[in-house]
Amino acid sequence: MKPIVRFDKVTKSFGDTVILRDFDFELTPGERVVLMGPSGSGKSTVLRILMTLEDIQDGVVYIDDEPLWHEGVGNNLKPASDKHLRKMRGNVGMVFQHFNLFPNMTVLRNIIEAPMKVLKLSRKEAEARADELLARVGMSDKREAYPNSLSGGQKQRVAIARAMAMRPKLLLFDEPTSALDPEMVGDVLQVIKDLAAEHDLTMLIVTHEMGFARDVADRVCFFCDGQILEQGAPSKIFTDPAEDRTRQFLRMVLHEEPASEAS
Ligand SMILES: Nc1ncnc2c1ncn2[C@@H]1O[C@H](COP(=O)(O)OP(=O)(O)OP(=O)(O)O)[C@@H](O)[C@H]1O
Repeated sequence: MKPIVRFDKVTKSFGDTVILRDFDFELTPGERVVLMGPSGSGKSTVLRILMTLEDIQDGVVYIDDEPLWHEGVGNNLKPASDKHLRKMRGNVGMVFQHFNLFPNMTVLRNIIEAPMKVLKLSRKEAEARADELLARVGMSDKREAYPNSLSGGQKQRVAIARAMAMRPKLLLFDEPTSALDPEMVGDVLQVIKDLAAEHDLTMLIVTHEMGFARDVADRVCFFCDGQILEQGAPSKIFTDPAEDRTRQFLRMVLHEEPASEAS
């Protein structure tokens, strides 16, 4: 199957610091991939490149075979125009660690804004789409509320509905539960798991939640220093304590022995 996302020898640096060097990575349509790795290893940078929030210095990123940061074909690529970036960004939805809702807009308005402005839906169409999504994330009764009256878990559920309202080909989650109180984490993870089960969406998720990764992912990638060290189905990657590198990685990243997590 053709990949929906492809990083082809991508290099990304901040000043003199190289975060990704000749990075190759692919997602196939409908795949749910979890990236796990130590703080500062570049996981968010991978997502931010796909969301066009960070540019790249070398290589090519493709979404659905179309260059993201370039225009043209084959070897004849030139840097993308703002128009191209705007168009490509429409393929991608992102859920951030800190929600990033518009504080001066109601929940409903947060969700309908982009579909109306970018996709040119009528208010009626956008509201119908928003109401369906609010029901799906269990937030219908907060339709007219403002974000500052919501708990962290509720904000994140609205943020997920907002990302889904654009019907993206690719949904990115950057540590969606790490800013939440522990009692909210389960609800938000359940919403993401339900969406993954219901939709044929491609998802790339950065998380430290091992149990969640095991439940939601088709593939888990252990990421360190801008490289994927190990990857595979969660059943393989989390339950093979004979695999030395997996053990080392889990110890380094999660400060846990795989056996204790698996039990
Ligand atoms: N805008 C920026 N300017 C300079 N350096 C940056 C910038 N954004 C990220 N970095 C650096 O790039 C490296 C990778 O950051 P990134 O946020 O991708 O890591 P991460 O694996 O997602 O970490 P965490 O799990 O802590 O979020 C870090 O060393 C970070 O300090």
